[in-house]
Amino acid sequence: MSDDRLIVFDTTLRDGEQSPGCSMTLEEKVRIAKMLEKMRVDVIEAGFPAASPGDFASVQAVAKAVQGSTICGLARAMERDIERVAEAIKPAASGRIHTFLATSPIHMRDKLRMEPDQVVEQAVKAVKYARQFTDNVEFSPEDAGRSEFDFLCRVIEKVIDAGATTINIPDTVGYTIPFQFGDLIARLIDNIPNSDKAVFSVHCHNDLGLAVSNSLAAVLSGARQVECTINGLGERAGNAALEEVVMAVRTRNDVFNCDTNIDSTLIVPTSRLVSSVTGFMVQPNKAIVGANAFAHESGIHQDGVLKSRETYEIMRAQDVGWSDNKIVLGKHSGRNALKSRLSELGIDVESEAELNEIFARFKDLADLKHEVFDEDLRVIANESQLEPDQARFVLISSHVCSETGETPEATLTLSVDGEEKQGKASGDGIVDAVYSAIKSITGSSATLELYSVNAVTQGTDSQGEVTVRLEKDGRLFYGNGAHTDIIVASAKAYIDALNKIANQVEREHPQMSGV
Ligand SMILES: CC(=O)SCCNC(=O)CCNC(=O)[C@H](O)C(C)(C)COP(=O)(O)OP(=O)(O)OC[C@H]1O[C@@H](n2cnc3c(N)ncnc32)[C@H](O)[C@@H]1OP(=O)(O)O
Ligand SMILES: CC(C)C(=O)C(=O)O
Ligand SMILES: [Mg+2]
Repeated sequence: MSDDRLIVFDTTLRDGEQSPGCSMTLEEKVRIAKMLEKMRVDVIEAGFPAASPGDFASVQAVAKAVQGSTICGLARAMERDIERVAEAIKPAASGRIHTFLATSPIHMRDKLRMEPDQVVEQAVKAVKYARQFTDNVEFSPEDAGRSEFDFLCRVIEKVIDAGATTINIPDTVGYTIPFQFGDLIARLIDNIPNSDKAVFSVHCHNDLGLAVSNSLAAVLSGARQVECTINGLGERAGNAALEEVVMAVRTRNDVFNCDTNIDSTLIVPTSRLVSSVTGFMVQPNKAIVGANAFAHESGIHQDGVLKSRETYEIMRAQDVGWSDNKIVLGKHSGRNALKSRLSELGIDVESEAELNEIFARFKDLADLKHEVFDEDLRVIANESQLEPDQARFVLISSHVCSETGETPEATLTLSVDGEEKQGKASGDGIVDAVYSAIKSITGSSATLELYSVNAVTQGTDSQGEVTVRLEKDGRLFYGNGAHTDIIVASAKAYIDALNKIANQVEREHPQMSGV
């Protein structure tokens, strides 16, 4: 393996599965493993075969199903566990036995209850035993991050002599700090006389949120395998996230001088698959795979990205498997982003004044809801084509009252030909009361033939779009209104239809004014 190749060892199916509540079935493990293979992960740690007959069967099934990656199983430093791994990985085109034994004072004394010399002896014995089954053996001195340096060097030198081909340095409890961990890896490689006979690997946990930083510091110090998981799953706070390590090394190739063989365009689909199988959803602001990782909401950023993507993006969304980056229209957005989206929607904005008018409506709506969707924009753009200054009736305010067992009441204030008028009415329901109040103010004799309401977008803050059909002297008039408050949307729709009646009446019978 050349020095500029970084081996990706994915342990989603082993350490990832150790996340409480994250157990996977055999079929699920095979599905994920096939995806990892497609993504060109070098080594897939498929499980801990000695843990249960089910986990044994899963590792074996992965070994049968996946021939393009090396399949690995984890074993304690004992013959029985090692035999189980050897048996489970037999069908693999390329298999690896990963055995481990803790080397930190606290783990040796309080957990293993072994003397350091016994630990060295058992580690060597385990590696030698594993080598009887395969020439691909990895050894991990568990809790290396809290182990004494000289003892760590001693164990590692011995297990390399015993035949370990990969030495994995785990920061099992996520205790180390990047500069320390990087320094540890550099010193191990420099001080262990036979270090050139093995690939140095790292396995970092995220207890202090440093798993990826520690892994990258180790890569800078010469580690050439990184153990990681999709979405950073793993014991407690998780492991280093594969997607972050891979993209950091690729994006900052100027710093790392090495790269992985990963097809990064499969990162997002793989992340989605792992989320759906485990039920562990990815937070929106998660690097690379979070829903907002390539989304821009603020006007200044949107303007920059629309002019030149690189102003605010250091990676291309497509390179990690998103279909594109995302301009999210919300209350921080500006005119340039709005205009660009309207044009994508085929909505022509003919003048600066029209854009300003749509923009003002857009900001009003954005203050009421988190995100303004394309459907919202269509409504806003349509509304702004009505010329409100020509409308006879304009809604100024509404007050409604609805209580269980009481008759609903509505009080509305409208501008009628520029003059403020108020009306109060009760009804069978709130909308009925609102419509009666409008009729009392406008004196309309039109009859309501149709009332329909649609949620324009998802969520409880979505706009309600109301359509009404009024009949007046045998003719039909439609009215639309949209608002996050469904009562306001209903009133606006009714008033819109009345304005259309008024326009019609004025055109055909200028001397009349009734609606
Ligand atoms: C840092 C890590 O991620 S380590 C991997 C963690 N993964 C797992 O634990 C996999 C799931 N585990 C299991 O199913 C079970 O723990 C088994 C089947 C492995 C073992 O179960 P049991 O035999 O009942 O042992 P139990 O889990 O209670 O205790 C662990 C024993 O292994 C010993 N042990 C721990 N690590 C090692 C090691 N690397 N090599 C040898 N022995 C070890 C412990 O000292 C303890 O020994 P003791 O029973 O003599 O006190
Ligand atoms: C088994 C080892 C590599 C491990 O998961 C850890 O130490 O965190
Ligand atoms: Mg671990």
